Amino acid sequence: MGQLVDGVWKDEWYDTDSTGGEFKRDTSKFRSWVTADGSPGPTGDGGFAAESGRYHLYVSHACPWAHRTMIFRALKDLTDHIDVSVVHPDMESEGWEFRTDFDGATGDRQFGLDYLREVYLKAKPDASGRVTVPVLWDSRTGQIVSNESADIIRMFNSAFDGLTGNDDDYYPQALHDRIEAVNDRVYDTVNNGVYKAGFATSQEAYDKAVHPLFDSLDWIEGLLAENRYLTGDRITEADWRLFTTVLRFDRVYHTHFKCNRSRIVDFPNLWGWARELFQWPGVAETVHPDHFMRHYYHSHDMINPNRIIPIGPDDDWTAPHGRG
Ligand SMILES: N[C@@H](CCC(=O)N[C@@H](CS)C(=O)NCC(=O)O)C(=O)O
Repeated sequence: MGQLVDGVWKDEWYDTDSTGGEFKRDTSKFRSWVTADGSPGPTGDGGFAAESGRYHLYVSHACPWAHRTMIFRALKDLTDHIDVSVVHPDMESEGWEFRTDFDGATGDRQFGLDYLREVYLKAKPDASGRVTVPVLWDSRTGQIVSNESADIIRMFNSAFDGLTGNDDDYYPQALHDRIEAVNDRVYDTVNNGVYKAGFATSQEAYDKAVHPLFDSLDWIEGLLAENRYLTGDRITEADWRLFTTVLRFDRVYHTHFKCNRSRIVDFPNLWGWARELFQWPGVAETVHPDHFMRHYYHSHDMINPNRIIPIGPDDDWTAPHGRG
């Protein structure tokens, strides 16, 4: 675990000393957008037109943020248009690596590099900050378009529709306000909330994260008692953004990050909703528990010094979801 400082790799754990034990997530540094015609998106530079074979996605199958982009790639029929490299699940002193001695770790299929940080340095030799997945790389200009999953799934939602003919819309205009409101709460207290609880190095910081996390899961359970999906009767990006955290919850966050007031299987509506999303066409193929079990329990030796990977639980994600 480390980060780049002016282009130089520094092996260091997250700094929680200066924040009273709280984990503060770094902001993503590359924020341009692929658009249908190459016009600029909401942030960053223009010039990134949607074209088949031009963009390459770097992911970890362990990472919930990268997983969102793999789900949108599948939902939007982009698998033939955007190629993928998958890092090794172990993230140690060198950061994400392209070793291939783990089933499903592909190596760097573009350049044959050893470390993900080298991709960042190719784009920006003096880059500073954390070297995170996902990364959307433009092979035409040799730049990173974006390393922000929330933006990448919105690009995938619409920019390539002319190429694929798939105009399924997970961010419909009429629901923008509702989706943003759900996303804001879910991001802060659930997606990032599990990390804030797990990486806390003081009791106060843990308490400050873990209670809002379970308050939000109770709130979501109520929403899903009334509605099939988070924002009503159609599935949207708000559901997919929550799903990748829920998928990892009972096997990882409950134990490893001490988020153990309840499990997902204790919430009947949330657990049914989660199974429905898992069973959505194309989604199960993006789910790799071997990568996420290995990644968290092995890489975070501050939390789990003996790197023992626990046995379960082995819940049945293929059971009928009953959400019809
Ligand atoms: N805001 C980013 C966060 C991505 C992120 O934090 N990814 C984690 C893996 S789950 C990572 O690569 N961490 C490496 C590090 O922090 O050094 C996004 O949503 O794309």
